[in-house]
Amino acid sequence: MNIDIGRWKHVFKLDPDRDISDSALERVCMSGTDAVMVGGTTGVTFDNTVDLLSRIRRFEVPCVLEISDHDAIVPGFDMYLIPVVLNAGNPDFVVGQHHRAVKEYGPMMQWDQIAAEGYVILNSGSSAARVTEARTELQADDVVAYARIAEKLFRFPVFYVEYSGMFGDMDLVKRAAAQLERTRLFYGGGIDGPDKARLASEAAHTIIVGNAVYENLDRALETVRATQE
Ligand SMILES: CC(C)=CCC/C(C)=C/CC/C(C)=C/CC/C(C)=C/CC/C(C)=C/CC/C(C)=C/CC/C(C)=C/COP(=O)(O)OP(=O)(O)O
Ligand SMILES: O=P(O)(O)OC[C@@H](O)CO
Ligand SMILES: [Mg+2]
Repeated sequence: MNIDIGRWKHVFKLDPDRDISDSALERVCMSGTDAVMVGGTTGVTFDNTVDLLSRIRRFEVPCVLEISDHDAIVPGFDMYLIPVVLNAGNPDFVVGQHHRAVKEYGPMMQWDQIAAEGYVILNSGSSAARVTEARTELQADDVVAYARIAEKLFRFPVFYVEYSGMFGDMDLVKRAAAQLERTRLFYGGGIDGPDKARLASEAAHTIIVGNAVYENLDRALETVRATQE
């Protein structure tokens, strides 16, 4: 399947470590979202990732893996997104884990199916911040500088402003997006219904909805239409 992340406005992120019923999964996959991203910070394994992929494959929606664990790199996704945590305190999450993975998988990697995401993690209470030891005390101009690094220095296709678990500062997101010419700004965190989806869509190129799927599916599904208005 040909994946064009440049056209994505809305993405659902599903966590292999969380339960979702067949009927809920069907509603997510048939919602009109641009893609389903599989990923999570903790408890992601090869087995639970294969299991979720095979269930999503009953539908036509594009399905991409956001790799967060070396042992959970599963073949068969349409594309692979690789987080590079620009504000990680632990350099393992900037390039260390990536080095190990490319050393192992390098000969069989299809690079046109792989895209790097320059991440900035801003919710200090999130698992992602804890695991990566992220430096979350950032001002808007720090994030703007990271956006420039992501696009101009590293030429990453995606700059991901991650507030996982809380709704972030949309002025900061707008300022970061305004720096970008080709790189897409993904925003994720605390989008629990259509109002926040609209606000986030005005600031970011692409919005990611995660926890709401598990907390209030009806409202989560309403975020799809909100981005298309
Ligand atoms: C044969 C075959 C399958 C070939 C494939 C080849 C291929 C694609 C190889 C990959 C090569 C490569 C470079 C891999 C990278 C390896 C790796 C493990 C990198 C580290 C990734 C990383 C920085 C992880 C840190 C955590 C993080 C940023 C995760 C991103 C997702 C995220 C923030 C989810 C939010 O999680 P959630 O659970 O919602 O969090 P909360 O609990 O806080 O809500
Ligand atoms: O779970 P939420 O808070 O919606 O965040 C979405 C996503 O950015 C998590 O990586
Ligand atoms: Mg989550």
